[in-house]
Amino acid sequence: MQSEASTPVLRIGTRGSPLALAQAHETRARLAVAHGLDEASMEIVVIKTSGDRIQDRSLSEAGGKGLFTKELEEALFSGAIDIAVHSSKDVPTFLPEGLTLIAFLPREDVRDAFLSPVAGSIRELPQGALLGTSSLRRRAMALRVRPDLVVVEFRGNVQTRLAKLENGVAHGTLLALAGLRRLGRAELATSILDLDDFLPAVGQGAVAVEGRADDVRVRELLAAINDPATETALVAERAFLTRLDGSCRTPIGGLATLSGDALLFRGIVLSPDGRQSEATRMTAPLADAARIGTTAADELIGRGGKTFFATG
Ligand SMILES: NCc1[nH]cc(CCC(=O)O)c1CC(=O)O
Repeated sequence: MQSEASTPVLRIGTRGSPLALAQAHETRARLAVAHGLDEASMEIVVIKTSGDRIQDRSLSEAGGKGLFTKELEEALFSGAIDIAVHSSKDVPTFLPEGLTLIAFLPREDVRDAFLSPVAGSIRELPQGALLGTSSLRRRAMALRVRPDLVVVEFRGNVQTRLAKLENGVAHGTLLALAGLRRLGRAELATSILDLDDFLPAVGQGAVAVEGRADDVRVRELLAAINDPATETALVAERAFLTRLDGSCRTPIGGLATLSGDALLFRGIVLSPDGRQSEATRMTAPLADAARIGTTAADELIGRGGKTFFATG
């Protein structure tokens, strides 16, 4: 496969979707600039994951998180790749022993976008309109403001979902603005959802690079492109998700933002039908990133959010 005579400086593993490829290319471009490397010295290795293969049922039914990372992690262990580039949102809270997140790219816009050929916003959709989404969080948040909407399953990558919308499978859909931006399709957003009533998924908009914990050479290479602000926000958000022990069947939103040397954390858990929710908002010094996520989760659990975690 490799035509160059020399071995690559770095093998970059990624899924094959256009969004995943855009993120892998962005990682490579940033590394090239940071280290004065030729991009051709870093090979992009495309790996198909279970999440890409399963198209016939929702991912939460198929086992949820880890489906987009497992095969990439196997390739990290075998040495077939040196780093795996992921959407942070798709990275489970617990990584296999020996692997770790070694860098985060600067975060894109964290908000969700509403896309529709018939309405300017969720509130303007006709009574009983079809909303396409497979995300339990988006479903619950949309039903909270519009309980009359009928949610239809919208699996597949961003392009597939855009095609479904175009073919009239639903009257509207919700996608991460970050993904549209990275694909150069941000103009497709009909409107952008307000953070106050539509909190993103933990990690949304951030690209995470996973590597082997003991690979000092690669960790040093990646340190040059790490964005500390994004890393701090992700520490808080992932601590929140870990404490909630959120299975992929629980609608959860969480967002940490930095302002000066303070961290603002917002979190929400909802019942699947959006009728009940518990939300919190708190600030802490940057150094307390992990603690603020855990504290926010404990507060939601204490306030009865626990009833939302019942399985089934
Ligand atoms: N689960 C799919 C997924 N993973 C990351 C993104 C968007 C990019 C991001 O959040 O960084 C998407 C698509 C979407 O939710 O619209």
